[in-house]
Amino acid sequence: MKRGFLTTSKAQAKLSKDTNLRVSTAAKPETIAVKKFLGVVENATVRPGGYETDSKERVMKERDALAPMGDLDEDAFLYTSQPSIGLKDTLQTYPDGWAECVLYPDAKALILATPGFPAALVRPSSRSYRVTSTPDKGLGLFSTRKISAGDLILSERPLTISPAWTITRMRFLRELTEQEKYLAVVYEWEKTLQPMFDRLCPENKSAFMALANSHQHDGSGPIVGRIRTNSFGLSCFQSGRFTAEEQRTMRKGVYSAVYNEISRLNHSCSPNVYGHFDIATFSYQIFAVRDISKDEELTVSYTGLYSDSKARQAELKSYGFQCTCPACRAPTESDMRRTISSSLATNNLGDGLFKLSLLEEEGLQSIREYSETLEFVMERYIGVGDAANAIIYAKKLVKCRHSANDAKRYTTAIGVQSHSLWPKKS
Ligand SMILES: C[S@@+](CC[C@H](N)C(=O)[O-])C[C@H]1O[C@@H](n2cnc3c(N)ncnc32)[C@H](O)[C@@H]1O
Repeated sequence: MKRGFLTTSKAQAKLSKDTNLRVSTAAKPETIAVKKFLGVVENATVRPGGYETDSKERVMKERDALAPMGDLDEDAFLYTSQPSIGLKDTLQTYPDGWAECVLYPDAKALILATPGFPAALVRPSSRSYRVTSTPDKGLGLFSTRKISAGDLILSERPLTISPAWTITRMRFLRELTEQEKYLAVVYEWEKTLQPMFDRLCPENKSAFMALANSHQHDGSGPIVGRIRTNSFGLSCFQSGRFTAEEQRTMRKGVYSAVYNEISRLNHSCSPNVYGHFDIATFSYQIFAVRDISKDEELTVSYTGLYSDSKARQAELKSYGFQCTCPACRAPTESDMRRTISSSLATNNLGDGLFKLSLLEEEGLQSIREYSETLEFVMERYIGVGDAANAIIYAKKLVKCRHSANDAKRYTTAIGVQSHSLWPKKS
């Protein structure tokens, strides 16, 4: 769309909400690493002292929502609706929904450049879950019928997407303690996210505020508290702006997405579903990682799964619960299996089969090592000319989280024999 188009009165009537982008720019940031604070804070709504922010906000007028972001300061952040909607759109006229986002220009440019974006939501052929109360975990998602490994269970656009790292630039006026810095950061974080919340439509505002909040007494405001409790990390908007080290230590380039239904998924250390964000449909898609029976709870993991039970419980502290899943109830045996499978070098078929048995016993089909090991085992069977067993593992691989689409080729005898490792006839 040409820039000039937007200045006509007819075009103004068609402008999307993005034409009133709020852009905040400031002098170079001081990067602040803040440790998680889990104590109790009184009066969290009062602005803490000892710092000032450099932010000066301005409203960008007549910006085409679909225009390239290249001319914007890379440190400006944008309040934007994605996919872009018309001023008169509602959830009734646009039932796939949209996310209210705080994005940096590189992430928005990457989204707009994704082939197919914004494609319609891909929905499963029938609904297979319900959101219902549990005796001890609040709400949760439960299957309403048998679900097979690899099945799509639900796909949903986020309510909100915002940076998972501190974006407010601050200058400290005196030496602050870690806790004082933390309080300053969460206070400013809430202020930055308020305009994003204000842009939500009434239904999504209510849905957002109805979500659980395990950060009510640690200084987090109501928006930040809900994001910290309910968000799923998105690493797929990486444009190369941040280094791997910055991503890992400061979570730079990582975003947090909050959902109406997906955020009701409770935690297990042996999760039976996994999520994948598809930029083209702008939705999180939830798949089964193993067969799930009727009335089973659908769970994801909020922690790293190769760490031991004690470390996982420490990670879960900020969510305000102690995990009582089977792995945490019998930590000695479970920790041992996880340690062995994470450190086991797979040099031969026997190692691969042993690793798979450990991962399956621990219910770790959602992790990358599981599909990597399936592929390893499939290839070893192909290498010794055992088509029947190779096909068994290729079929498991196809249903798997990280499987390359390639695996489908090896689910038939002809496919297996076309593999480069298949023994050549002499
Ligand atoms: C993302 S929400 C999950 C949905 C939540 N149960 C609800 O009612 O909206 C995270 C919160 O759910 C609860 N939760 C999640 N997994 C749990 C578990 N395994 N055991 C106990 N509580 C859990 C904790 O209160 C946690 O802070």
